[in-house]
Amino acid sequence: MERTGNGIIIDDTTLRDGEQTAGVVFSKKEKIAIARMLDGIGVRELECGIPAMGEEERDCIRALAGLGLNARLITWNRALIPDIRASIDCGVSAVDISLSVSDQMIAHKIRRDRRWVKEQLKVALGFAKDNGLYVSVGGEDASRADLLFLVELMGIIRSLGGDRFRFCDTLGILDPFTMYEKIRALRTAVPELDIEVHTHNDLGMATANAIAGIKAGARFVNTTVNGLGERAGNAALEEVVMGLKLACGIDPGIDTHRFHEISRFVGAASRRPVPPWKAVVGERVFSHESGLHADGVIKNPRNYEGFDPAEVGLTRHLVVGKHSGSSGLVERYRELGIALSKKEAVCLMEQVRAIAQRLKRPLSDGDLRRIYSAGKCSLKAA
Ligand SMILES: CC(=O)SCCNC(=O)CCNC(=O)[C@H](O)C(C)(C)COP(=O)(O)OP(=O)(O)OC[C@H]1O[C@@H](n2cnc3c(N)ncnc32)[C@H](O)[C@@H]1OP(=O)(O)O
Ligand SMILES: O=C(O)CCC(=O)C(=O)O
Repeated sequence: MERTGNGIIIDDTTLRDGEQTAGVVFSKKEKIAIARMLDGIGVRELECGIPAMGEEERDCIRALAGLGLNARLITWNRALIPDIRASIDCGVSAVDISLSVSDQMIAHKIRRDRRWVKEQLKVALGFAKDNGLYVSVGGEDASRADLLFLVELMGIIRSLGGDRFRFCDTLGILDPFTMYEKIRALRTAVPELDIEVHTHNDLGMATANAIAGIKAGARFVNTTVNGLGERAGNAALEEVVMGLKLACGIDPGIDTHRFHEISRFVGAASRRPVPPWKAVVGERVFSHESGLHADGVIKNPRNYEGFDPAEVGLTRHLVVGKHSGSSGLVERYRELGIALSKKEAVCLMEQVRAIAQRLKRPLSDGDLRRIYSAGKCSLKAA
């Protein structure tokens, strides 16, 4: 697979972990549309489903495989030969083979031991490689696992021709500093094997942890649109991409202009509407009400916007409300075709605040026209 400028590859798992959000179901048509959109903006890999789930899921994955996307499709599998056979039957060329790797899950979830994990890894990975598949080995609960055991597993993966190791912070319990240290240690111990990071948002650190993993040397990173996913979700595609670009100066080669459109589509398809304040794609993250902020943005948007809203398909809104100042008010009236003087604006401010306070909302265009026409401000005619 061709590498982007910085060699970072986004593997988006909206169609797999995203759909695992409790209660979420995508139709086949929606999955196809989401896959096309993600492919269209340059996402290089899509984790697209779980063939072991049954014929309907397989039918959907076959349909995705038939689209001829540029993105590589990868499926999720337990470390079981029938799961991998089901993936082969769907026509994909890449699989994630998952094994629980923490002692907690080995003992209390799959109820085996480390020896079984190593043996099952050899069986499943051997089968997948014999069938010519590209393989990421998913270390479920890797963040709680013994690092030396992970190094041992990575050695086995490498020796059997596995293509990468997925380090999963399955419970979302890491902080970015620990994430960095763990990935760095694994990179140093097994530099020949690529690492993929899969982070959950239980403590609100999924995006930070994904970026920490990349900075520590992971080349693949999992995301989901809007941060959908198990429990509190996964690292959000839009946050990881913009974070990499703006905070780290790493361009993962994604066209961000359709982020808002894709976010809305996935919000509707998942029936999980996006909160207006959602980082990067929320409808209102470029709305300015506070007097000093509005004044700053009017003078130069760079004063209060880290990036141009158009970069993610959004637009800027000036809002007149309880915290407004006169500059914002003058500008809003200008947008309504009314030339308000600074003095008039200062005079109207008391009414603006009173209305916002009473109605617990910003003033609508109608409210603004009404108070202007009412002419209650003695300076209006001045
Ligand atoms: C962290 C993650 O998100 S991993 C992805 C998880 N995704 C999903 O579970 C969604 C789709 N899942 C499914 O449709 C079903 O759970 C299936 C088809 C995978 C399995 O269904 P079932 O056979 O009915 O089993 P069930 O759902 O109860 O799963 C539990 C079994 O899987 C085993 N198992 C769990 N993980 C693994 C693994 N990585 N490798 C091998 N076996 C595993 C458990 O040990 C347990 O087996 P046991 O009954 O012998 O103890
Ligand atoms: O690939 C795996 O092992 C599981 C990935 C996952 O969804 C998780 O650990 O949260």
